[in-house]
Amino acid sequence: MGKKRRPQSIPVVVVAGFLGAGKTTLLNHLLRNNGGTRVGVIVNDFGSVNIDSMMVAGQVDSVMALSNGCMCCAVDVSDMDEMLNRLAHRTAGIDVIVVEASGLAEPRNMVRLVLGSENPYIAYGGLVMMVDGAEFQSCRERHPELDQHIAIADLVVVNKTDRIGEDEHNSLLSDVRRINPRAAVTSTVRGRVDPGLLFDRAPRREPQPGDQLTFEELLADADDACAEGGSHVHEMYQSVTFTSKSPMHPRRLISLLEKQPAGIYRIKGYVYFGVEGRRQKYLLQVVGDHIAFHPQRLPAGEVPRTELVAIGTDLDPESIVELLDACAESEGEAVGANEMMGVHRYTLAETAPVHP
Ligand SMILES: Nc1nc2c(ncn2[C@@H]2O[C@H](COP(=O)(O)OP(=O)(O)OP(=O)(O)O)[C@@H](O)[C@H]2O)c(=O)[nH]1
Repeated sequence: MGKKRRPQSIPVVVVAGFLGAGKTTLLNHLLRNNGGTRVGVIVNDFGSVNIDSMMVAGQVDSVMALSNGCMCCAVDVSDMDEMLNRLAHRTAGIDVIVVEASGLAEPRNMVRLVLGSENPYIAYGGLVMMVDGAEFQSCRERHPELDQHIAIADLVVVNKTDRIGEDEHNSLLSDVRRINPRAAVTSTVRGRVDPGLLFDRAPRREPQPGDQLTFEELLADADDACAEGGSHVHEMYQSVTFTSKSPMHPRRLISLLEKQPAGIYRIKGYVYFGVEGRRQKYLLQVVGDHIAFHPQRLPAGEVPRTELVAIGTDLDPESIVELLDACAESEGEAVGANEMMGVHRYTLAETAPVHP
C-alpha cells in the first residue's frame, strides 16, 4: 500500500539571529506554549559540543542536532534532509518543524537547505530573525552583513527590550523597518512572542514587483557567496571547547569572565561548582560583557562536569583552555559556600531553559 499523503504539508520555520540574540530562549518559549501544536526541532550550533540541543532537550520529543559547526555552508544537504525526513515522517506526529540556525549562520543558506529538501511533506514556512536589542547596533558596525540578514526575514523579533531605553528601542525599530519594510516586526523580552506568529502563518507571498530583491535572487546570491568563498560572518569566528570533570572554582571563574580574553563574544555551556551539599549545575550564558548563570538541579545519575563553548574572533584556543583549566579546583582545595558570592551576583532569579 502506498504511503498516505498528508492533507497539509508541514511548515519548516527557520529561526536565525546573531550569537546570543535569544534564539534558544524563543525556541523554549515556543515549546512551552505550543498550545497543542507538536513541534519538531533541529538545532545547529557553532561549537563542536551542541549546547543548544542540551538546552531544549527534555522540552520536546523530537529534537535533533546538526553539530560539527555551522551548517550554512554545507555543500551536501543530506544531513538536513535526513533530519527533515525523520521529523516529517507521519509516525513522528509533528505539526511544525523549527530549525534554529547557528548564531553565525548565513540565513539565506539555511533557507536554501530547507528549500533543497526533496521531501514532499514539508513546505518552507518562513525566516524569523532574532535581534538582540542591546547588542544589535554595535554588532552591525562590526558586521554590516547583518543588515542583509534582516532584509530577507519574514518576521523580525526585536528581543531583550528590557535592556534598552525607549529612544534606543524606537531608533532600532525604525532601522529594522527601513532595512526591511515588508517584514512583520515585533518586540519582546525573553523571546515571548505569540507562537501564532510563527506557526499559523499565511503562506509565503510571492515576491512583488518593486521588492528590493526577489527571493530567488537572494538564494542565487547565497550560492554565489559560497562559491566565491564569500563574506559570511562565521568565517571570522572560531570556537573553543572546554570540558572538565574537576569542579570549577567560583571566584576564579568569575574573575576570568569579568576580564574575558580578547576576542571572545559568546560563552555558553554548563558549569559545575563542587560546593558541598549542592547538587546543582549552572547554565552559563555570556553575550558580549553580559554574564548570566541559571542554576539547575543536577539530575540523579548525571556525572557532574563542566562543558563550555567560547566563540569569538582571533582566539588563541590553547591559552583559553589554559586559563579555564586554571579556574578548576586543585586537589584538596576546600571551596566554601561564600566563594559563590560572585556567581550569585550574576544568577538570574528566573531559571530560563531548564530540564524538567
Ligand atoms: N535580559 C535579557 N536576556 C535575555 C533575553 N532573551 C534571552 N536572554 C538571555 O540571553 C542569553 C542568550 O540567549 P540564547 O537564547 O541562548 O541566545 P541564542 O541566540 O540561542 O545564542 P547562540 O545560539 O549562541 O547564538 C541567555 O542568557 C538568555 O537568558 C531578554 O529578552 N532579555
